[in-house]
Amino acid sequence: MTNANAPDASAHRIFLIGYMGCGKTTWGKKLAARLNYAFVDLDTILEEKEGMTIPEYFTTHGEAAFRNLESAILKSGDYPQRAVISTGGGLPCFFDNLEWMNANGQTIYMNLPPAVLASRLDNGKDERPIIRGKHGDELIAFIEEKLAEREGFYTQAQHTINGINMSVERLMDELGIEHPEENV
Ligand SMILES: Nc1ncnc2c1ncn2[C@@H]1O[C@H](COP(=O)(O)OP(=O)(O)O)[C@@H](O)[C@H]1O
Ligand SMILES: O=C(O)C1=C[C@@H](OP(=O)(O)O)[C@@H](O)[C@H](O)C1
Ligand SMILES: [Mg+2]
Repeated sequence: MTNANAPDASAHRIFLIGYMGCGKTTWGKKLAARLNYAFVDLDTILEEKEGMTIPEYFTTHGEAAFRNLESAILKSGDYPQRAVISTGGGLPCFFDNLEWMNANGQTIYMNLPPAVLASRLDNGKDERPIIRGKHGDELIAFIEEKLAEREGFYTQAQHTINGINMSVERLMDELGIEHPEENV
């Protein structure tokens, strides 16, 4: 689904947004490879810049400092123009980050139901401090609550795509990028 102010496909930076677990990092890599674009994960830039994992950063500096830093990294623009950029799930919901992304590239929201997100996040790994210690129905309920808070931001993206049955071709179709192999 594309909203009215979507720029044309020539806008090079493609920002993937959506709740943690929706597939931004996974599909950002695949889309970048298909387009021969750079792949940028803003969380990875932050971890490399700070020399620690995101959970460690939350513990040592707190969430407020994390939100300031992730916004500064976004707006630094210190990454290639021709890039697929996977954002952290909270990025669009703080400051004017979403407006900045809409003004500096194409944005696409990957929409998935809470139960599917929970099934992908409830993996025993401690990767996301916000959901630390939450499992099963408690995790689903937490995601439902957070998604209700955040949906208003995510849906300001220029495009929204259903994250079920995801494929690079579907992402390209939504972004208005032709994939000529089908014309043969
Ligand atoms: N379409 C999909 N089907 C099944 N599992 C997926 C799909 N996309 C991503 N995943 C899995 O879900 C988890 C979260 O994916 P990830 O790309 O890290 O999401 P995000 O960056 O949005 O948090 C990973 O374990 C990944 O392998
Ligand atoms: O939703 C959030 O607030 C967060 C999502 C994470 O990124 P992913 O969406 O890639 O998991 C990461 O930025 C941090 O744990 C905060
Ligand atoms: Mg990610």
